[in-house]
Amino acid sequence: MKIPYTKMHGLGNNYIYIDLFHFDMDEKFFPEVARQVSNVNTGIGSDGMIVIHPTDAADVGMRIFNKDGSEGMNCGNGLRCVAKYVVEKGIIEAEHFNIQTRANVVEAVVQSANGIVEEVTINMGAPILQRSLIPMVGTDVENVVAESFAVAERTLEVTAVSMGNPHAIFFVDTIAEAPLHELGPVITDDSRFPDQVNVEFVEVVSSKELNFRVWERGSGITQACGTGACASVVASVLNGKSERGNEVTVHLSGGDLVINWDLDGTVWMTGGAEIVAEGNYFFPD
Ligand SMILES: N[C@H](CCC[C@H](N)C(=O)O)C(=O)O
Repeated sequence: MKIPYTKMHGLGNNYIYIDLFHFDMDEKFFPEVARQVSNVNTGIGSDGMIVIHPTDAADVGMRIFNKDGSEGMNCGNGLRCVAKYVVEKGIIEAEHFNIQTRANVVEAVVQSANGIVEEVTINMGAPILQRSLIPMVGTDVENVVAESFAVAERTLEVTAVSMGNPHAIFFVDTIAEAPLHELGPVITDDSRFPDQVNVEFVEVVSSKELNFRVWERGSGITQACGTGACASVVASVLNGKSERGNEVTVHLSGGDLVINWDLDGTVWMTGGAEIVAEGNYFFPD
């Protein structure tokens, strides 16, 4: 099967995008195609695959598959790339529209110049803080804020936030010393997270500036994680390190995102999105 694709990235978090407005593919192939195209040696090379599709629930729909073929619920960097793609390809002829993910329907606003989308703002909706909805097992305390978390002979403090997908955030003094390689793969599969978890280490530079590294569920270390950046700002507010209603700049490996958990409860994310390449993937039938 010859599959037309577009490779795009948001701050280096790159996916292979399949446009079902212009191509038909049975969804039963999605996990295996995601695994194959993500492979840098035998495929194209990416953090996973994102399917852009028509939907009655919104102006456009998006499904995200991680490198291992697992399907995610949401993807912040993917949402910005989808917004750029549908505007530049003329699928959407507006600068303000909505996108359906498995988690929710979000609003997208694009900033364009000469027909090129240069920046995208997404209203990611409200964070989910209830332990049972993260989901995370543990005490009967409803929210998980600075909770003692024993792992690999260490005792850390975890704050758990869902942006439709689960995030475990650990604050560190210096991001360069974050035990990402050692603890990322351990915590992501920890049994206290029944659906696994995205793992973020965050250094608070100031109340309006965070340094951030991530081990993503299903993909490992990536250059950026949009939902993770949103979850980290929420965690920073919950821990009294940032303030609701203020824009917080999150420095990820691949660049910066501006996040605001505003006073009406929703989380806004603003950042870039880039188209890298277009081509055809030859999926062995
Ligand atoms: N690995 C994530 C999905 C991708 C999220 C990330 N790339 C983003 O930009 O939000 C999960 O399984 O929940």
